[in-house]
Amino acid sequence: MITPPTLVLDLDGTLVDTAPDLLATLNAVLASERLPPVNLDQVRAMTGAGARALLERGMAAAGVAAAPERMDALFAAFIDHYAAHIADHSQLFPGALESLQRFSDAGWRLAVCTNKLEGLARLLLDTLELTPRFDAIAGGDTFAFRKPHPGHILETVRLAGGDPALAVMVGDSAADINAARASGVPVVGMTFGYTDIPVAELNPDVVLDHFDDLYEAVAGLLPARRQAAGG
Ligand SMILES: O=C(O)COP(=O)(O)O
Ligand SMILES: [Mg+2]
Repeated sequence: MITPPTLVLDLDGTLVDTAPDLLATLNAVLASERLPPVNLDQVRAMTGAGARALLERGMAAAGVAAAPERMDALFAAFIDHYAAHIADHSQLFPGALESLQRFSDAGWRLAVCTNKLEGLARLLLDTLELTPRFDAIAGGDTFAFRKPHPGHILETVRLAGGDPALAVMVGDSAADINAARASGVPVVGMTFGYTDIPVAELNPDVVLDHFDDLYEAVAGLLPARRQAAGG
């Protein structure tokens, strides 16, 4: 039996527009420290390296670097608040659901590779009723390494029962593009996501503005292999 191809998707800023809920949580924690709020654009530029990095960046924006013990307590408060508001406003980006269905119908395996904690990623995908669509969901704490480490993508593909030689990554930020490059997996950069550097400047194989164009773009990235896989 021939291994089917695997589509690996980043979560925050690629599959789901989570910035509004991340913003509300970050501002709640900042307010508890009597620190000024940040705005949505700032959160969009600060997201991609995990919740702890987001919290540190939010505090740095207010000119504060908390002691490690204090950070542990604030991080715990962040996680509690965020888990309680995981999908108050978060929703799939336009066309994402139809695109996932198209890949599934064509026999692709689907996987999520996110720097979000796996528990939060699962809670979000469960709440949006998306979990059954994925063969694997790997978070920033699932393995001993995470994006931009190439192993995060490679092990996610294996967890999904796929073959890294027959995989394509879809992401929005430097961690995604760099992890894909280092793993030898072709990568699509989505322009609507969260990054402080425009995704086109990170040189993904393809840059897309919309999920509607993803299937054709990805098919073009695996021509010879796709035939070998029977797709
Ligand atoms: O939560 C984050 O900062 C990162 O999440 P992502 O890897 O899904 O973009
Ligand atoms: Mg992202």
